[in-house]
Amino acid sequence: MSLEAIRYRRGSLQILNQLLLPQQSLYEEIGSVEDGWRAIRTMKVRGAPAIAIVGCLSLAVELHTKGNAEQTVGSLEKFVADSLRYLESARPTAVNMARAAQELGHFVHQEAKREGSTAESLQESVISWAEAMLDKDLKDNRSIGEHGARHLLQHIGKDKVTIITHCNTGSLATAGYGTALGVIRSLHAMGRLEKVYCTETRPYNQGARLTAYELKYEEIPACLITDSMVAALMKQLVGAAVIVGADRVVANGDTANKIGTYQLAIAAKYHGIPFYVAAPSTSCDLTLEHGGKIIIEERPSEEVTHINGVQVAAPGIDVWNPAFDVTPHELITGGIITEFGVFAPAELKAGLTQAAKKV
Ligand SMILES: CSC[C@H]1O[C@H](OP(=O)(O)O)[C@H](O)[C@@H]1O
Repeated sequence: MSLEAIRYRRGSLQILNQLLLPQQSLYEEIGSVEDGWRAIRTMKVRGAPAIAIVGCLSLAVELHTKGNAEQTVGSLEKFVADSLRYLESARPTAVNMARAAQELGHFVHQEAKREGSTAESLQESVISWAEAMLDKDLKDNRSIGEHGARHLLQHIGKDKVTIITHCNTGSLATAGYGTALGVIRSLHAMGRLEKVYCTETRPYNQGARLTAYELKYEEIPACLITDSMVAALMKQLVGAAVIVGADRVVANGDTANKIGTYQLAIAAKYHGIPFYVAAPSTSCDLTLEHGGKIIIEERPSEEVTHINGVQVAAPGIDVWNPAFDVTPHELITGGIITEFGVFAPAELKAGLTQAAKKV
């Protein structure tokens, strides 16, 4: 059984406070949109898919507990639209929350116009829409795992493959199973994984604190390295691939992901190691033509100057703390692994457009 970032039943949403891992495993109640926004902004919950799921479920819980006695269809539609816009503002780079806000907002607008729609029926529709995200994300991740494992084994040409991964893309970043970590889980289940090297991923340490925790929890063969060790490791690896997650993959395949991903891709290119991005279509944004248009979140300097509240940097030093960088599509040499299959960056837009027509 994997770790659970999100625990939900109708009327109750709990998140695992990831700021406390791995020392403490503490679930916290999310009872409102405000609670959801704050949990996302402070990164108690993080990961592109998990952000959207917790955001939408925080709305579902508030609607369920607040009830709709004083609501009209119009006032409820406005409350939902305002709440979704607010949730989007918590973290700008990952597209999942913005996509969910756009799709749920459109769904509610259509439902509100439907003959016989009432505040009660509209509320039920919103809650059910949000709840469906959990199962869909888990299903997408298992599909990503299968497509990715199959593609790697066909192209790496080794009995077992070695993976380098960055940040955390597992059950702690999604509804479960994970994206890049989902491919790793699938390879391990098939007995075809040699070892995973996970980078610590400064400054939030998603790798050291979260990915290492997930891999040890499931006894998947893993080794923790610092971000600065990657090129030296690549020099000595055979039969390896890099697989990372994504916060926003745009139309030409340029990908925003955790800071440090870009230099990982440069090192992989230099060493001839295939570089993959694993992402559900919910993390893809075909409205942006290239990565130069992606907004990169900058976070508080304390995340760099302090570790667990202890100052490690010289007091008063200036800090630059972008949470993400953009890897150009030409460095994504292995492909983009989605729930619909593995696409070369140049094939992504057409592939996802075609797949969406069949859904
Ligand atoms: C499947 S999670 C995708 C993505 O989200 C993480 O960022 P953060 O921890 O700041 O939310 C990281 O970039 C992962 O690759």
